[in-house]
Amino acid sequence: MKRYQAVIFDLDGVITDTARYHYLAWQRLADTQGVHFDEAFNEHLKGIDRMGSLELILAASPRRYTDAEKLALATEKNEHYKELIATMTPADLLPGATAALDAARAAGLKIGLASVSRNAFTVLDRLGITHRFDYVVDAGTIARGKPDPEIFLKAARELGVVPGDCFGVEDAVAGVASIKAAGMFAVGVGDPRVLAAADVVIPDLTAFRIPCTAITNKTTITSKTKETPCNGAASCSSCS
Ligand SMILES: O=P(O)(O)OC[C@H]1O[C@@H](O)[C@H](O)[C@@H](O)[C@@H]1O
Ligand SMILES: [Mg+2]
Repeated sequence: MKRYQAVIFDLDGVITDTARYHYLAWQRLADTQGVHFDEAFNEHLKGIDRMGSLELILAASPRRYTDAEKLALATEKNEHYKELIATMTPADLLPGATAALDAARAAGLKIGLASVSRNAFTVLDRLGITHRFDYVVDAGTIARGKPDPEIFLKAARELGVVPGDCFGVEDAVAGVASIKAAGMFAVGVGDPRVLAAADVVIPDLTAFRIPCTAITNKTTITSKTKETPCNGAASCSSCS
């Protein structure tokens, strides 16, 4: 039975709901550019880095933008976003977040953070949980955003744990793809229909368990035995 040695969390949408602030900031920018923007559009931006998100929004405009104009718009959005997150406090931790970090620590796991947000350090600080992580990836050092595996691989490397002994926790489709491409076990947080590529999906961190691969079900059909690993199932007594 495999026991994982490290857990690597995403931040936005897993530990805190900054998606709302990203939405408000992109909404204002889209309005200034005459681009229709709504919650459904915002869903596609989850887990996508700042410039990637901007490209998706501007693709809906008939105008063409120079690189300098794009940079100015991204900066404008970020300034607004920074104003919004400046009001955050530890009360903005999502339900179950503190308990999940406690459980990982109690189980002796290394704890990493892999967020493509260049504001991740500020958000962790506002939430008062920076000290709970053994390693936080600096998004500014990442060449390729999610769904590329680079950010999760970097977190694993810096934690000193091989990817196969890590599991990642993500709310975005791009994030789950990044975890799987890194060769890790993926815990999705959200809707199982949306996060179908995850190994296990929980509605939020109140249902967080450290997965193991204990065999919870063994069926023998003719001479073939099929074993089902628990993958963090709520019924597994070997998971913590
Ligand atoms: O603009 P920032 O703070 O660098 O964030 C980049 C991205 O960070 C991700 O965590 C969010 O899900 C995206 O919505 C966001 O665009
Ligand atoms: Mg996220």
